[in-house]
Amino acid sequence: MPSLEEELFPSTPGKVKIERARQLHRCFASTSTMFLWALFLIALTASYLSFQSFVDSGSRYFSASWGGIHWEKQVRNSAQIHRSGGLSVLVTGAAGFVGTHVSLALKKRGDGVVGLDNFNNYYDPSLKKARRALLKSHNVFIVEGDINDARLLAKLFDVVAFTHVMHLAAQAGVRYAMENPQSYVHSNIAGLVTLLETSKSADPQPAFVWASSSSVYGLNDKTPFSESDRTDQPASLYAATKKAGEEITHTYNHIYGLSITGLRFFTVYGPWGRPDMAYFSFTRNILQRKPITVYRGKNRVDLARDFTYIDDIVKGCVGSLDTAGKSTGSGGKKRGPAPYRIFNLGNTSPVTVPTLVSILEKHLKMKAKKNVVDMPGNGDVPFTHANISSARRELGYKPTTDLQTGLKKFVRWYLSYYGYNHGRTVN
Ligand SMILES: O=C(O)[C@H]1O[C@H](OP(=O)(O)OP(=O)(O)OC[C@H]2O[C@@H](n3ccc(=O)[nH]c3=O)[C@H](O)[C@@H]2O)[C@H](O)[C@@H](O)[C@@H]1O
Repeated sequence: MPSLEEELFPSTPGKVKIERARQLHRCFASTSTMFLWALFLIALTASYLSFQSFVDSGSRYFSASWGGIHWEKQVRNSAQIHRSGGLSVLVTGAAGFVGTHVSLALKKRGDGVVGLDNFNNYYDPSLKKARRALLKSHNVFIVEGDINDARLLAKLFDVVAFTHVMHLAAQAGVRYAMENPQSYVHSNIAGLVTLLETSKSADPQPAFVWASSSSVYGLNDKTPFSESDRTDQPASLYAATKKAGEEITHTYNHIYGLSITGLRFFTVYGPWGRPDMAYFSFTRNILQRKPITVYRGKNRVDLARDFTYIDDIVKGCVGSLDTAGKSTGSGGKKRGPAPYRIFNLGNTSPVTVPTLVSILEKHLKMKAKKNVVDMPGNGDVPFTHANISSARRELGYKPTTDLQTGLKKFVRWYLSYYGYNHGRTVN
């Protein structure tokens, strides 16, 4: 064995050469080993990350465990009809704002209702879980799953011969579409198609009623908005996906004989509402003494919405289910023409956003800290206003709650739900 001295200072030039070569070789060998290790680590990290994202997307979309005897029993019980001539309805988005209210209304009158919801975290899932608990106390079971899960949908139709689908699951929100465009494609396009595929293959085919949006009117400036007005100028990707939904459902009506009713909701508000919407977030911020941002249109014109109270919307949804003609197809084949309908469900009296704020201030007995800013180019439209004569004629739809009354009910619910009424009482 060479001594340490020999290793550091070899005694002959030949030895120097060999030793250099050895050192070079060692150095090269250790570099390539390091390189291989680095490669190995990179590959390991990459596969871990892609596995994580697979797990994440899987859990986001298909997290739920479903199936089994107990599960089927819960589905069947929930679907039981308790009145003669009652409906059996699959309500998608049942833990959502409109879905919860519609499910309750149907159940209360004796229809069979099975809910479906993926409990995603677009907004606080604990609110969705509280809605689920409310439905559970009325014997409505919500299946946890995604409308993109074709196997789950097929299983549900296997277990229950649904007469109707009330499709309310969606990626909602106009401005969020700039942050997460893919979620709109995933829910409002891909999910819709999956659900339509299942519905068209079901035997019997259900009648299909679903939530479109007032946002499909986009840049249309003819008021009030009628169903026959232009809807080819969407101002947001959200609106574009809802408009696409109207076209997609049309093809399923045309090719497979599915009975279709699309409902254009106009800024729905009320108890158990959506925290991402202005009336809700304004209430939260006013109570917490935080500023609110009020958008203003071109030339300092106030923005306005045809705010529609949830109970009125529920009546429109139930009326749509009751009047939906039958689907005509079977075995995936059309056997005759089926109805294709589209209705505005609005309130017919637009209110400006500053007026909305002052009503909230009155009910909360607190002043808002307002930041008024020009409307950013984020998909918003300056105003909405529904012509509801079609819905009135064909569904018996007649909104009865004005914004004052509706917001009072909302504020009362908000304070009781969140439990911090700051010592204030509501009129
Ligand atoms: O009816 C519809 O079609 C749509 O109604 C709402 O969309 P939007 O009318 O924009 O409702 P909000 O987000 O509550 O906004 C209401 C008004 O408040 C304004 N706003 C919103 C947020 C904010 O911080 N400040 C503010 O001034 C908006 O510009 C808008 O004029 C829903 O969020 C959509 O899911 C639904 O499809």
